[in-house]
Amino acid sequence: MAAPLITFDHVTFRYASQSEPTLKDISLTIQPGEKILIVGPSGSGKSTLGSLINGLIPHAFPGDLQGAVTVAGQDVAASDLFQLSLHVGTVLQDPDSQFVGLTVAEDIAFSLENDNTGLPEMRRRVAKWAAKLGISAQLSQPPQALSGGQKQRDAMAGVLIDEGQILLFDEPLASLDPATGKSAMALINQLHQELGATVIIIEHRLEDVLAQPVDRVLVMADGQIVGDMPPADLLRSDLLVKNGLRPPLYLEALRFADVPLAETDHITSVQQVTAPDLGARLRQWAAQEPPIPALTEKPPLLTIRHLDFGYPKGPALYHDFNLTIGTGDMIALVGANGVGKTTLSQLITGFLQPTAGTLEFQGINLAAQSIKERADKIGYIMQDPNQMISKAMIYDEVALGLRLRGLSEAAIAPRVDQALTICGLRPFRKWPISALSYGQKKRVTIAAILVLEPALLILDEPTAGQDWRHYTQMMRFLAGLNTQGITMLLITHDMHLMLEYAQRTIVLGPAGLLKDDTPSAVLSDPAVVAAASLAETSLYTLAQRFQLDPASFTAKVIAHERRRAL
Ligand SMILES: Nc1ncnc2c1ncn2[C@@H]1O[C@H](COP(=O)(O)OP(=O)(O)OP(=O)(O)O)[C@@H](O)[C@H]1O
Ligand SMILES: Nc1ncnc2c1ncn2[C@@H]1O[C@H](COP(=O)(O)OP(=O)(O)OP(=O)(O)O)[C@@H](O)[C@H]1O
Repeated sequence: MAAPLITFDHVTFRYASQSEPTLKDISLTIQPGEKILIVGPSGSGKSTLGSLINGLIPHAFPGDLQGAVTVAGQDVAASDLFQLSLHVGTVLQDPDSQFVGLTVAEDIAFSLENDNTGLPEMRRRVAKWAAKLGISAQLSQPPQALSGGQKQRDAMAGVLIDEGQILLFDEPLASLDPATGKSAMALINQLHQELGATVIIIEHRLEDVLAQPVDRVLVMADGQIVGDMPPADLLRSDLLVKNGLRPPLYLEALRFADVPLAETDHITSVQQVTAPDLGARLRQWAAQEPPIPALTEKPPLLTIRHLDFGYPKGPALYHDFNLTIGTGDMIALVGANGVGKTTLSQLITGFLQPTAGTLEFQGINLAAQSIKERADKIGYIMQDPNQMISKAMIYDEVALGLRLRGLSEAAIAPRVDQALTICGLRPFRKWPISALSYGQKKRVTIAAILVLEPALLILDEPTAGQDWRHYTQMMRFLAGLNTQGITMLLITHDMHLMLEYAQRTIVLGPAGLLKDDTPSAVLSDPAVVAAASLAETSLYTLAQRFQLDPASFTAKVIAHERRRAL
């Protein structure tokens, strides 16, 4: 056997600012050319493990490191970051922290400049990787003017251009639209095969990663590796559920239909999975499930009429756009990266002004209202938590809005406490925000808006980067607020979230509204799925394989899952 490429020998690591170690006695060997997926609940130490491979620990994040980590035969603690970066290319989950160039092209080329690559070669490679990632049109823009998904693609191109030996991806899918997420996974797989690169992917969206072959999955919990096995073994085990991780949806459907997973073959692939009488058992199950109620129209809360908007130097994003959001709606707003979802929410909150058209909220024309007046009724939670946080301590961040509104500390305390509890942050209430994981920070920003009790909540990717347990807690909480009358507009790339929690889906396309219907109807319309860069779910694929109606089968599985979870 070849010499291992990465080794962890009884590694324990404690961040300097923490009293307890984040990683505990990790021993691990990764061979050259392996493709590994790391899953685990939020805060279990996945990114910390990644930081030990690319040398950010101990070089950028100091702490107490015991045991030894080696990469390509070098001791990580004794090497410098530059040396390590030649071996390990890293795409972080927070692309904003990775931008160095003034334009997207410079940004992608950055590592080549360090290597003294000639200009024509540099241009050729930048063009190649920008095209592969679908950001050729953005090459001369500043990275800050990109949409969330475009930023992620920029960061990915900047790392892939090196064609390095080890590629480490920390939640690469978090802000990519479903179709791009699929092609990014296919691209990573291609790199793995063509370059013989060793690939390590940290990702909550297990099902999306497993759509391509993976050699091993590491399951982390509480700073330890609690599972290390091929994907098929993991899917047959109870390790996922035991650690609060979501099994693939098609396997949930099999479970509901009483198909024992031990009897399946090809369990990792929805296209190939088989079991005795699989089709008959699925059809029988679907037949006895209650039918799905149709969409009901609600009295208008927000009416958008004849909206026009485009950024100063860019093309028109909205032209004669019309939309009504009903009181009590729970809407998923979906569409390709860069189509204008975030822009629409900024037009609603008043951060941007339309060039023409009107927005009417509860019968009042919003044009006359300041951002602050709008903020009392319309809460907006951004995609990137780091852009929203302004305080050092969690409690202060969540209390901020109430303090600005002049409430007494005595009135503030119980409301902050409740918001923190709901968001699963109560144990951390005395912590500095800097010591939280990305997923935990995201929850802080949600808590900070929830304390204000708005009538309309716009959430840009509310669950990105969160594990299933926190995702479920958050979404149930949001669904609970919705049943109490708060209207929700969820901007999302997560087809499962949309199916499970939205009653209505608004699909944006380059020419405006593409479709406005129930989530399962949207996902059963192949033309819309293709035009909006959405993706079929595995339930759709399973239904088609066994001649079941995809829309109703999907809706039934999701409804069943929700009933079971309550
Ligand atoms: N820079 C840091 N300084 C201090 N503590 C940190 C730092 N980064 C992470 N931690 C601590 O380590 C724990 C694990 O964080 P890590 O980012 O490794 O988790 P994760 O499994 O990647 O989580 P997520 O899925 O939410 O991104 C966090 O709960 C936090 O307490
Ligand atoms: N400040 C800006 N200046 C110029 N162009 C911008 C600016 N902000 C966004 N854009 C462009 O407007 C388009 C729409 O961006 P927006 O962020 O609304 O897309 P999105 O649908 O939310 O995308 P994603 O799913 O990737 O988050 C993109 O092409 C983006 O590059």
